[in-house]
Amino acid sequence: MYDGDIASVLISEEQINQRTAELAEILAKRYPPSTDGDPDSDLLLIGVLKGAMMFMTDLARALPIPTQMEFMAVSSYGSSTSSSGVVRILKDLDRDIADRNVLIVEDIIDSGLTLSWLMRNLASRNPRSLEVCTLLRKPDAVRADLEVANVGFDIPNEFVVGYGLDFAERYRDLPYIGLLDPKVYSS
Ligand SMILES: O=P(O)(O)OC[C@H]1O[C@H](OP(=O)(O)OP(=O)(O)O)[C@H](O)[C@@H]1O
Ligand code: HPA
Ligand SMILES: [Mg+2]
Repeated sequence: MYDGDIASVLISEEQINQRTAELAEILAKRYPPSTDGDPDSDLLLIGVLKGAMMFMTDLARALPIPTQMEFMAVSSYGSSTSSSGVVRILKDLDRDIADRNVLIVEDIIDSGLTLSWLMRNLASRNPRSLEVCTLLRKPDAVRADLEVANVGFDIPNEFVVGYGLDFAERYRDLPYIGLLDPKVYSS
């Protein structure tokens, strides 16, 4: 599949599964299930489409606590390997998040533009708490000084694909994170 487009595997399927289980354990301690029987007390996972779809579904299944799921679709990359700097909402939430414990689930924080925009946007809707869990983080995000409590892997500043992450909508279906051969985007 995609013969020759992937220069190397950066994070294998096994490594993703193992780290997801570790993150789920940490998150279950951070968000103990409530005993009040109110569904609105469940942790609300907000997956950022499309990139976070794989991580969101695997994380939700690994979490030993009840969660609810919502999705937002935003886009800033299109068919480029750098952010356009303009975050567009393609699909908004279907529900109110006021007074909910919200966990944004992201596939990657690269420049940090998407997440800082999203944090501001969601914070204005008055959740009880708002935190982030991202599978991947690149060095620029560290410099952007975003407070991210839960990070799967810190990775080098190279364009990666697979496990939800795309280049021009391809490669999302790979089960691992791979480095995209620069010949694919420079030709
Ligand atoms: O930190 P940043 O530099 O803002 O980059 C991170 C964002 O970029 C990607 O989304 P993209 O715009 O490619 O949309 P997609 O998830 O539909 O592929 C990725 O899924 C993150 O949401
Ligand atoms: O390295 C990346 N790969 C795919 N999508 C992305 N969106 C931000 N950074 C990346
Ligand atoms: Mg993309």
